[in-house]
Amino acid sequence: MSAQREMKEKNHWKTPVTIIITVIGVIVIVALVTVAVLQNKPLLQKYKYGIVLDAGSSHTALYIYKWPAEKDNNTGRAEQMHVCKVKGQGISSYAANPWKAGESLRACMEEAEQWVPGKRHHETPLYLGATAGMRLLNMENSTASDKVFQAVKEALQSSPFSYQGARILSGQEEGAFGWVTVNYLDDRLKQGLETTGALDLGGASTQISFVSDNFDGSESPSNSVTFRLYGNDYNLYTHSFLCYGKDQALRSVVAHQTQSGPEKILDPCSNPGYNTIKNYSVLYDSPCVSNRKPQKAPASFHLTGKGNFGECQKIVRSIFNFTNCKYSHCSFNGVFQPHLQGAFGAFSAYYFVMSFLNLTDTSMPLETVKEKLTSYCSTPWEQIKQQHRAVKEKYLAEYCFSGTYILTLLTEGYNFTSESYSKIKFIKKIKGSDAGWTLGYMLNLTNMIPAEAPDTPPLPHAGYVSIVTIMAILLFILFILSLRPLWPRCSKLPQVV
Ligand SMILES: O=c1[nH]cnc2c1ncn2[C@@H]1O[C@H](COP(=O)(O)OP(=O)(O)O)[C@@H](O)[C@H]1O
Ligand SMILES: [Ca+2]
Repeated sequence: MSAQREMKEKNHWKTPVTIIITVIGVIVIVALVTVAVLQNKPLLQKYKYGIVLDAGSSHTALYIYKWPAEKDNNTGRAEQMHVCKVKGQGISSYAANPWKAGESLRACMEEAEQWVPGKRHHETPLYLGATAGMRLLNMENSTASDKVFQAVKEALQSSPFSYQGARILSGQEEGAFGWVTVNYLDDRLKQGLETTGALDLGGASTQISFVSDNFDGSESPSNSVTFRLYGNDYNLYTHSFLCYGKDQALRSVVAHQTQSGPEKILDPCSNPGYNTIKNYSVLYDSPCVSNRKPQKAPASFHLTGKGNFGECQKIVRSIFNFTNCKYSHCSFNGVFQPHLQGAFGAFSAYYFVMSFLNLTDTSMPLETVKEKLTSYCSTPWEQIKQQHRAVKEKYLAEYCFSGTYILTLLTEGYNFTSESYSKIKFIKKIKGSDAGWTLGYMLNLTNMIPAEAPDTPPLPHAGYVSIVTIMAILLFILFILSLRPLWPRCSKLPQVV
């Protein structure tokens, strides 16, 4: 009996109507899911590119950025694809032979042509921004600075990229775009998180930028930059100190020791046993010190290292002016600064110097930092050279000064305390991109950070596909259930006895 019933049931399921319904149902589900998957599949990733040349006082670097072409306005993040270091010194060093400034860029421009796909060359924006080295040259000799720019423009215009201009950035721009870069790479802007301050130490200028609750710009409008990014308003405090980059600060420190035009100095900021001859006219050839050039001086002087951190710090202190503040708070030289707030990222020379000196760990008490600097400064020059054969002598000879300068600038210039110092992170890169003003500058000029938060789809792609699939299956089941009248009647089945 039971075998007979099974046979009957099977036969009912094999009725043409049921078979057709099942086949159509399966086709509908497959079609629906296929359309959902194909229509909303993230398109094959295509990239756009942008190039920024950072013409710094000591050297020029060319940065290539790339970002997903379809989503530049909202979800995709621009990232550094390549950096090319231009051989030789910064463009301001070519004041006497401007055309060489243009020539110096050619090798990196050719390298960039290899990195950016050929069919994207013509649509890839190319910018050059010059910082404090050119600011100083422009102050000192604006004709020479114009000629350098002319040479640089010609070199850039002859490349296949879309040249968008070469100019000197203001100190505010340099500080503010460094802050944008750091917070953009950390995803703090899009998510509306508390921002990180930016500390940039260059060769000729240094920048400090941060958001502080008790700064609305009214006390010192020239230090205020406002942004509306992803629907959030930011009132940024920023200041750039010209002549307080580490190379110009070193000039000031040596100038301080040569006021009377001596033939010899015993420099506490150089290691014991270090010896060099310096030319007076070269040392004083900068608007940062030129007004202090001694009247009567020989052509050159002997500099011998003494290696004493404490004495070095005394001289470093003397290049800051801590009197005459007309605001509620100042950093130095009568410059307004609100109370420090939040975490800071310190990059460029801050990073190079502190990582060389093994001082990037800011949980180290300031007393320990001083002890380590004392020990480094007093190490004989010969020993330093032997221990670091691969490091350029020019840098090596300056690390005692640079470390002392950084500690003094941070703690006495900007008023970082033991507590706030521990909130500084010395960084070179964030998620593979160098920290610096270039990325922020490009994001701004290409309008890549929208003022308002972009609308994002409520569901990610995978969630969307799963829901469509589940809905399709449910619909099919409902449909089958709605055809119940066509089903074989259970009551009509013969009773099992
Ligand atoms: O490896 C390094 N060790 C120490 N200092 C470095 C190293 N690489 C670069 N620097 C320094 O970083 C600074 C970069 O300054 P930059 O050329 O950007 O000047 P700017 O920002 O004032 O125009 C210079 O003082 C340069 O000497
Ligand atoms: Ca710089």
